[in-house]
Amino acid sequence: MHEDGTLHSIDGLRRLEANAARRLGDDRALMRRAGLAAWHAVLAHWPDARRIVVACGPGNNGGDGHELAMHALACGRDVSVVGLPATSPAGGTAAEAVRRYTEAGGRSQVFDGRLPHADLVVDALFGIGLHRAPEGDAARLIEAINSHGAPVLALDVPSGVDAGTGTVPGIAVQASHTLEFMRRKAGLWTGAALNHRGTASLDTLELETTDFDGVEAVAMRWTVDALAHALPARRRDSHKGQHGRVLCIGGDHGHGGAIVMVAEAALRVGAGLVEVATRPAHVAPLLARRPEAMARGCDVLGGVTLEGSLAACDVVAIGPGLSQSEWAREAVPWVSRAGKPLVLDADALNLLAESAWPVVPSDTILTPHPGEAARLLGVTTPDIQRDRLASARQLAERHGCTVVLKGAGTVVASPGRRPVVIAAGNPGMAVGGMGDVLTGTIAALRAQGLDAFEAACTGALLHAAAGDRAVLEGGARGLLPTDLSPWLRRLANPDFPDPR
Ligand SMILES: NC(=O)C1=CN([C@@H]2O[C@H](COP(=O)(O)OP(=O)(O)OC[C@H]3O[C@@H](n4cnc5c(N)ncnc54)[C@H](OP(=O)(O)O)[C@@H]3O)[C@@H](O)[C@H]2O)[C@@H](O)CC1
Ligand SMILES: [K+]
Repeated sequence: MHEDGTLHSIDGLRRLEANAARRLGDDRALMRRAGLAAWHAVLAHWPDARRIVVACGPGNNGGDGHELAMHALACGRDVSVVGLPATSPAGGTAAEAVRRYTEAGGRSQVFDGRLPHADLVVDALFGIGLHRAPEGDAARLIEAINSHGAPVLALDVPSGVDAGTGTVPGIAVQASHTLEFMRRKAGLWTGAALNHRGTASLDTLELETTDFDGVEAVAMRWTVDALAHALPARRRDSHKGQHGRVLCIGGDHGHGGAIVMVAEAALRVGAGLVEVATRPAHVAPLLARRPEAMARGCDVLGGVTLEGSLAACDVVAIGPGLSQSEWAREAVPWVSRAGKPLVLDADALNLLAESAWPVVPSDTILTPHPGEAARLLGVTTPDIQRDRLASARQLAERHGCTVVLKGAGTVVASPGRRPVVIAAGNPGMAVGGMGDVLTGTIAALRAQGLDAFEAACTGALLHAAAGDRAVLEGGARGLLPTDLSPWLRRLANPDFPDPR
């Protein structure tokens, strides 16, 4: 079976392992495949590595390391296996791999505080079996791997990362590349794990469909390729009214730019009409920058002015630069009563957290960053980050709607839908205003007919992928949210010939 975009929990992977071992009638077969796949990864990425250090732990991840070491030895490489002191000898399947390596003439040594010189370090310390923060010798060995200077290939999981949740409870290996086995692990695609994983690839170890009996994926992983199928086609005879009308509400005194970025992104992602309700002082600068937007200056966010705009629009994007002042609060009952699909961001979420909004309809999209998510759930930001997938799911259940939990490895969750993790984006996007662009992007897709969950997933992916393209033009530092505009347009038209 080929890669299928699924992400799995540790429990699911254990079940998968057991099913496959039962079918193969041999506990050792998968580990042998893992070792061979790892050796092929070395040949693909570092074909000239002559001296290879393999740091092996006491469990089956260490078994994978010994299998790899055996192949490297057979191909004439200079191999050193380095193990942890004071751990009991490997048992079961791993013991068999240790035996094979030793019988092939392989050398092993106990870690004494230093690692031998090498062109490549392989991290086979801990995989999905990590169950506490590494301490003592394990922590020192990880430190030595990280300061070694050679590239690091992590087998299955960078040691020290919790592959189920993506948290890093202590020190963890800083991998150049991680080779995952069987199926992708949910925890390697979101949160702190992204600091440790490096690039990543998967070897499925030739699993078969029957191995998945009773195994449910916990999430789907969306990469930029998904954009080719996610965006709606346009009819040749369509007109602007068929591409949706977005009403953007926000931009209180001192925050006028936020709502401009929402409007600009909505236009660049193809909304037919974009209207902005903001403070009167912000109308002229907005129109000077973006004459395509329709801007309405409101000293009162309610009454006839807002009622007309609300009646005409297909989607309301509210929150960026909104503040929590009386001006902002005034909008809430009007917007709620209008019954339009909503995208709530920034201060609209803060108002939701303090129950200023009534219950939001199920087709609402919330786009919190971890701090806003923490306020909505009444917990701390580290609580949210400890298990981002679970936090997004919990928030979606709590409010009965779609949630886009922003941050490294954005997670989209909705009741009754399998969550999606966005495998795109970069640290250059951690800058004020980037979330406003996301709000406009999602609102435009919603206005063009995607349902709430599809608009949220596609919008988050489009936004992250645009950030990845924009960063290639000048690096992560100094990337501005408006730099995404040309790329949003470009990626929102996947059928348009790529100029590169
Ligand atoms: N089974 C199969 O068919 C296949 C398995 N595969 C491979 O096996 C991996 C899973 O193997 P696994 O279950 O043996 O767990 P693993 O990650 O080696 O770690 C457990 C060991 O580490 C120890 N330990 C844990 N935390 C620690 C800490 N903080 N500090 C210190 N020690 C710590 C723990 O010791 P304990 O504390 O329990 O005494 C135990 O000895 C998987 O990721 C993949 O690479 C593939 O080959 C495919 C086929
Ligand atoms: K590892």
